[in-house]
Amino acid sequence: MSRAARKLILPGILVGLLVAVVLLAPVLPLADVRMMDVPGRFSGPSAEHWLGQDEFGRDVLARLIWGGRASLFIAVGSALAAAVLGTTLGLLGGYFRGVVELVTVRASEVILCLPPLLLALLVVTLLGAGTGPLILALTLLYTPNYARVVYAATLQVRSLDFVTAQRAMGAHPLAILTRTILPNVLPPLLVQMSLVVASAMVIESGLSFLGLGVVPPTPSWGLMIRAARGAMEVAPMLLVWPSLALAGTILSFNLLCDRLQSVLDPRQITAGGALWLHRPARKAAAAPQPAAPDAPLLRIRDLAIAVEGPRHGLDLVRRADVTVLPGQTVALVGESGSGKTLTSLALMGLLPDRLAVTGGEALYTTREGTTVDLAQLDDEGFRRLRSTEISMVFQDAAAALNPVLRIGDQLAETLRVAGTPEAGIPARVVDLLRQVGIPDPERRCRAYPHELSGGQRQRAMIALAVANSPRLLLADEPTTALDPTIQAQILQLFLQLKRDTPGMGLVFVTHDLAVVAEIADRVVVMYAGEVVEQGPVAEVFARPRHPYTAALIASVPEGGAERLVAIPGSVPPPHAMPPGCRFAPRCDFARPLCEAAAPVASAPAEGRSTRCIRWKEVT
Ligand SMILES: Nc1ncnc2c1ncn2[C@@H]1O[C@H](COP(=O)(O)OP(=O)(O)OP(=O)(O)O)[C@@H](O)[C@H]1O
Repeated sequence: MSRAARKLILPGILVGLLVAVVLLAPVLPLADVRMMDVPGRFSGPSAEHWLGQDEFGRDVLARLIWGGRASLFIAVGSALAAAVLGTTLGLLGGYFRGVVELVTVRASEVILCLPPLLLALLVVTLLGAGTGPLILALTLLYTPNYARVVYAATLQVRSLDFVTAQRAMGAHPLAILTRTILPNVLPPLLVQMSLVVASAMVIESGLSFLGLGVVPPTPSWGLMIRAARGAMEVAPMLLVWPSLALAGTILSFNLLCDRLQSVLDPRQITAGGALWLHRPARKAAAAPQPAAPDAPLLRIRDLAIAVEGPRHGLDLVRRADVTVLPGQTVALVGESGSGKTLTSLALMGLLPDRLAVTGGEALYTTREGTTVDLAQLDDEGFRRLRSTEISMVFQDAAAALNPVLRIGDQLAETLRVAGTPEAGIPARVVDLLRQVGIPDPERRCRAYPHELSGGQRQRAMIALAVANSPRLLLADEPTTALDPTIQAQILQLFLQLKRDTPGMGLVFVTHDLAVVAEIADRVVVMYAGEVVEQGPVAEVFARPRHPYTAALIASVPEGGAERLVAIPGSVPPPHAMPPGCRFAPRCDFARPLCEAAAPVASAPAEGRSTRCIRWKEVT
């Protein structure tokens, strides 16, 4: 069972039990809810009446179960009816706007002008008390809530590229609404649903309490609370049972909707869920050890990253070995999907939800000369290292910078994290912007990210990353989103930073071999989640020892397009990795032996390694 499905077990069982009990009320061996037993009034629990008897001597358990039937039917019924109506109005209004918006969302919003309880009272007074009018009143009451939530979500989604792409493909508006927009607005809809069920139960109880909801002698939790209030001093438990049932039901529904929301959203924005099914914490961090005097800045051995949970076999990265010395630049290269980004995110403790380091070690030597294993570190440990010891430049600066904060404020915030004295912050902000080549830094520090050009935004991102003088800088394709001239400038900036901070190690993720040649001392070639070759850049480029590296080099257009040789096939997806050498299906050198077992690393020369059994034949 997938992890997502397991998250639904607990709330599913709770709500399922609840629904089963109230649905099965007619066949359960319960006492008659109307049968009075005056001598037994206010009796406590007994073998015959498990939860005791009420003010008329009626069985409390039977009334609780039958009362739940009424309360649930009204709350869930009205929440569903309002969801269907409100979602339709919100989708139509948000997608078509104009007049449609006026007659759907705006018209329904009139209801919001009236106090909820008063509106419910009005409908119930006009139509008379009872279950039907109550459901109608609650449906009317909650429809605008759904309409507004769905309308806002639709407005947001309709302007996104994938909806425009659907339009461009000629999809019918109805198809776009139901197949493209509706699944995207489902998560907020489910949140709304859990709130409405809870609120509807409370209003139903309130109206029944006032005598305007469920008509006695039919039991409902609201009626039970109302009756028990008068006898609170004699039999306080009569008040406790319906209140507990009400609170427990609302909590169960909230939990179910919360979990459904995270399960239905493939991006798992709320992965981890709530309460006790939260993602297990990382292993306890080992205490930092004193580092050997010649210890590298970072030594990754056999690092493995996998999807968490029962599908543990799904390795995304395995057998990753990388060493970074102080002042060294190591380039991670490989095709898209080879695991470069995940490896660098693991070093920052920023792996996406559901992914975890499942093996190996990543020993980092701190400024104080201690060794910390990043593969074992807990969140608090990472928090202490980030920014001051290890920092990261992301590929898309536009997405990584906070759009509503000025660049200067974002830098100041980062400096504060490292305890920079407040008085020194403004000058340091200007210095940093100057250092990364932003012209007129005194003025530009007041700019918002959208007021900067793409190149300037990337410079600001780099300023943020180096603000607290990290000793290890990770740069994940920092030039990919930029045009070639700006790319060259940003590379120059990295070279300049290296010159200015001699001890800083740099891990540079890229798939551009020309960039590797320009910036890196060592290159680590990754393929399908594995490090297949590594060594000093000049040596590897002059004499690759893995067919994949050789193919990558041959695929670089150099001096004319006729020299470009595409690598046939594509990187296998994680669930369909070949059993032996992962590159074998695309490799000209492959032999049956290659497909039998994953090749171990060989060392063709000092400081070099390759995972190819035929490396001697690769030129
Ligand atoms: N959140 C995730 N959940 C499941 N699989 C993921 C997730 N993120 C990445 N992967 C998978 O892990 C593998 C490695 O991805 P990664 O992003 O590290 O590759 P990459 O080499 O950085 O590629 P690119 O150059 O395109 O960024 C890919 O097969 C990808 O599909």
